[in-house]
Amino acid sequence: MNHTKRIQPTEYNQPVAIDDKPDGGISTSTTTSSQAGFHTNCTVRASTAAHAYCGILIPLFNWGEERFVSTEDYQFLEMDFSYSASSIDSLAISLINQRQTQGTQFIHYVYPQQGQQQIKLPLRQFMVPAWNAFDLYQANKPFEHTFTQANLLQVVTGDSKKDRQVTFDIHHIALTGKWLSQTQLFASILVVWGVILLTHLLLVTYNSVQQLQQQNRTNASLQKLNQHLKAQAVHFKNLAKYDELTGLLNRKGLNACYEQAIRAYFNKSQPYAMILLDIDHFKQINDSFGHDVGDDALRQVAKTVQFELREQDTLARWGGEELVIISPVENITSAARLAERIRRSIANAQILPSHKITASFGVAMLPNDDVEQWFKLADAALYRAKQKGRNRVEQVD
Ligand SMILES: Nc1nc2c(ncn2[C@@H]2O[C@H](COP(=O)(O)OP(=O)(O)OP(=O)(O)O)[C@@H](O)[C@H]2O)c(=O)[nH]1
Repeated sequence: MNHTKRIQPTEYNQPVAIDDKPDGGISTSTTTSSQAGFHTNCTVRASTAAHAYCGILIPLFNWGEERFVSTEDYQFLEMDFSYSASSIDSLAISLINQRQTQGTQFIHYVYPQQGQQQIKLPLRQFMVPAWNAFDLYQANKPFEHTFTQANLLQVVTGDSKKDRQVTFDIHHIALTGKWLSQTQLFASILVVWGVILLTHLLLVTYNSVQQLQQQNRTNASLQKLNQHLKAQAVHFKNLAKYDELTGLLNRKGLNACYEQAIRAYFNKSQPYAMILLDIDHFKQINDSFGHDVGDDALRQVAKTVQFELREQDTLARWGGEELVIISPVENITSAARLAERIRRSIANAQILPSHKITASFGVAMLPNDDVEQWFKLADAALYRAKQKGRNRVEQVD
């Protein structure tokens, strides 16, 4: 985007006519200004002065104001002026930094034609002329090599040695440029680009960290769920092996026990007994006292039996009111003795206050590796016990 500073005469920045009289010359200059611009009328006369000239000095800001144009803020000096001269001549257009450099002039020579014309001079092309540098050097005054800023504009006649009449009317003067210099533009683009890149990198990093954290959280919950499922699986597997009512092993839970018995029977010649136990007239208990009391009686019988067993004996609920004991024993006699002891315990236990509970028993030794046959033998003995009046132990001879 362009920006422009128009130089116009005001009450406070009236131009000044300049000529070579301070250098001993005899040239004269008059200048006037109005809204139409700056009018200068010069009579240049050769004299003993080294350089005969005259012209106009225009403040870029109000006189006395500490303000300067800079090559960073503006890029061009634009002028629209009418020129007439009695002899061909150049015009020296200078930008002067009155304060800092004590008179360093940055000059751009133009070669005008008669009549109205427009010029556009790049500020970077204004140079310190050799004579000005030499004058400043001799006067021991500092000067800038490169134009950076100025507060005065000077337009004077050029180097011609001929006497001449020169008039120029400057209708329009302006300093123009981009809001941003090229360097500033590049710097701004770089900064914006850097900020975008940094923001992008930060976003990418932030997203990656978020994703990683989310993934870790998901992994942790999956691991937890996995552990929970494994525990549940073990729990359900175990549940499948136990009877809910009594907490004893069920038929399925007995499988491992059979395997162990068969291995010990064949490997160590360890005899094993199966004792089948069936509560007598259990239906009557349910009918007389209700199913809940029946359940409770069943649990009490299980506890009574368990109490009589050793660590190596296994008690399971075979189904209904029937329990089974797998026990490593010396022989059928010791197995029958164990069954008898249990029978007596049940008969003597005060399971129900007004009803005596008894059970019948069938005992059989493991005949071979046929578990089904083992059970059939025990069941047949139990059947006999029931037949013979219940509350007794029968064994397979
Ligand atoms: N309360 C309760 N009763 C059960 C359960 N399982 C089986 N029973 C009952 O046990 C009774 C068994 O009856 P039966 O097979 O006729 O045998 P019983 O009455 O014990 O007679 P005998 O065995 O011939 O002495 C049935 O009434 C079943 O409902 C249980 O888990 N809880």
